[in-house]
Amino acid sequence: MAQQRRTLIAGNWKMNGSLSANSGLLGDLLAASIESASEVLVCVPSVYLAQCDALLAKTSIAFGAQDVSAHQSGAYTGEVSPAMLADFSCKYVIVGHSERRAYHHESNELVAQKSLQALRSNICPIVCVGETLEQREAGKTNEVVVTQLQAVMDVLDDGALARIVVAYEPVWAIGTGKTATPEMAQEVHAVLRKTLAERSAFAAEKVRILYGGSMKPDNAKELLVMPDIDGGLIGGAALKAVDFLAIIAAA
Ligand SMILES: O=C(CO)COP(=O)(O)O
Repeated sequence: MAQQRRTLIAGNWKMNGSLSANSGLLGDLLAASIESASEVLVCVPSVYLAQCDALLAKTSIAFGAQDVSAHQSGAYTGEVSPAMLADFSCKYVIVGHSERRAYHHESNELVAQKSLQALRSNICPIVCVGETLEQREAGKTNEVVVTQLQAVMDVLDDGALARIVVAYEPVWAIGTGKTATPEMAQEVHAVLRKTLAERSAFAAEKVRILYGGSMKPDNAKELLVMPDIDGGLIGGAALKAVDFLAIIAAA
């Protein structure tokens, strides 16, 4: 990846964990005294943010959430606002993960609002984009991911845009063991970077574009050396300290 962008290795725990399992996993990660030039992040269920704040404050591991409300406060039962995440020193939040788009019918516009509100609370949104297998086979990959990114770009000014992280996660590669080849991923990452560049050369240089979808210790390196792949968003392999550490080491 390009020199000017710091690699980000992010774990997405999804709906996994418990107080005791988390303390075991985080304890194993901390015990490894990670010495990496990369930024290391775990995105946990919101109820565990306080635990992360207690265990990870002043360590080299950052933590984030997996979703956030598009509103700052009010009558939105069950939602968690960006300001609440910020209360726990949370630095990042995943928005628009394909599981939320599919199971909670999140639209591009909603994902854009979540990104905007997160930034207003100084939380960096990790904006997920990606095509389904059907869309890929119909030759629509670029169109789908550009439309998803464009919706977020439309609500942000250039300064805010430069602060986001994008994650390209082909839906057919998530949790399936099927990974995009480095060339396939690079091609989409380059399209995303070009889309950013058409709006702001500065943002295109700054924004980190992560790859997600069955990233594992044995395929991480070949993906992470591609020029427009600036890190990984890792699901299953982030739940095992040895695997997550091996991916960090490969970066
Ligand atoms: O969805 C993902 C990360 O957000 C990827 O999950 P897997 O690494 O389990 O395929």
